[in-house]
Amino acid sequence: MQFVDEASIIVEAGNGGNGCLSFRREKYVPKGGPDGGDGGHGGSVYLIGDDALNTLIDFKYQRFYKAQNGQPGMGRQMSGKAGEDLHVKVPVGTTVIDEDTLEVIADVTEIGQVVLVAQGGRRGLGNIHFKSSTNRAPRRTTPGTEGERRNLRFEMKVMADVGLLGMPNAGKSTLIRAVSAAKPKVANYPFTTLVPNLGVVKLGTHEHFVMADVPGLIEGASDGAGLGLRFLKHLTRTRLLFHVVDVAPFDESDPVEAAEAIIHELGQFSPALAELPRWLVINKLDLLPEEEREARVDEIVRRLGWEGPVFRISAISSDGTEALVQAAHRWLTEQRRLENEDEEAAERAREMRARMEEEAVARTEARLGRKRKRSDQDDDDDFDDDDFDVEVEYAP
Ligand SMILES: Nc1nc2c(ncn2[C@@H]2O[C@H](COP(=O)(O)OP(=O)(O)OP(=O)(O)O)[C@@H](O)[C@H]2O)c(=O)[nH]1
Ligand SMILES: [Mg+2]
Repeated sequence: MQFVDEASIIVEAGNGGNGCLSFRREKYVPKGGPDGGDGGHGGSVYLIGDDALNTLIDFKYQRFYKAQNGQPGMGRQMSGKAGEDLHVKVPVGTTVIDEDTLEVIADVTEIGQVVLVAQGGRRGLGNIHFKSSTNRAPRRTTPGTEGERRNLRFEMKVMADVGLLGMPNAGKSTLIRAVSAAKPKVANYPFTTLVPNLGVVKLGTHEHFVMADVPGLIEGASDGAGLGLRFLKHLTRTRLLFHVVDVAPFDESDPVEAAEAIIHELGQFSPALAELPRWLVINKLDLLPEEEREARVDEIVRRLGWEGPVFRISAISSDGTEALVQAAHRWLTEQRRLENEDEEAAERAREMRARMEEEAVARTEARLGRKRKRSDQDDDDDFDDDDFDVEVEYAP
């Protein structure tokens, strides 16, 4: 399936219908008064949050959305029909940005949430309105006004609960494959994952959480156009990070140095993310002889000065992965319960999300600014990094 998380569209509201210039003409009433009716209001364009959508792909195919014009007024005091409003469905988790001012118009976070994005034009008045004691045959009418037209940019977040960090080749995609229906590409070379990997981890029939890969989060990536940058927005609801460490990298690099580089990078990339609870997930234990495993894990934990939870897994054989996702699910459930019961905890969580949101928006704006500069020089530079083919099943 194609996963598209950015799109640009044009919305145009309907014009108001013009007022009508007309006089009554009837048998035996040779000079009837004015009877030109009003136009109808133009239809407006609204967005509406829909949880059945989880990609912006539709907006790649249809980019122009117009609500109906109001009809003009008519004689015999008849008003024109109002134009119908247009409701455009967008995924819950869509941020709506005015592409010209870069102002964030709205965050669609609720199912059924309605956002006005283009106001319909006002109706014009018919000459019936302009009759007065001094002018009994007014020829004056007003035209309908134009409907609002706007260039919009959508940015969608899938809102993962758990984020995966780790060096390229650490086994993040393999882990997602092991615990969800998502089947991202796995290969024995770094940077296999160039697009967001999302997996819905199911526990029982109703319970699930969303796990997301953060591609390209490596040393130095945060100050360049790292791949992870454009993915940051999917992590604003993340409450927990798994730091996946390859216990025996094939290039014989030091797992501890690699882990430290990731931790450093995380702080550069997003200070708010860096403050999230993090679990150490030591992967590829199957590569070590059984009797060496404990000592190697202990050494990594000690040298890192790691005090948080540690999990030992082999993503490829799913050893330990069930215990890991069960623990994460229990932890997430507990966090939500705490936030429901404890106002202070809820406040802290809100603050954290707001900070992540701010960072994501700031990065987005910086990136849009860069893009704008580029496209000033080169006009058809419209479709650069917006399209992704992702082998991800995202269907809870
Ligand atoms: N032996 C062993 N190999 C594993 C394990 N997990 C992953 N691998 C292998 O490690 C390589 C990299 O795995 P990926 O899941 O693609 O790693 P990644 O972290 O997603 O890598 P990038 O997408 O490149 O950042 C593949 O060859 C996997 O088969 C494991 O538990 N044991
Ligand atoms: Mg990968």
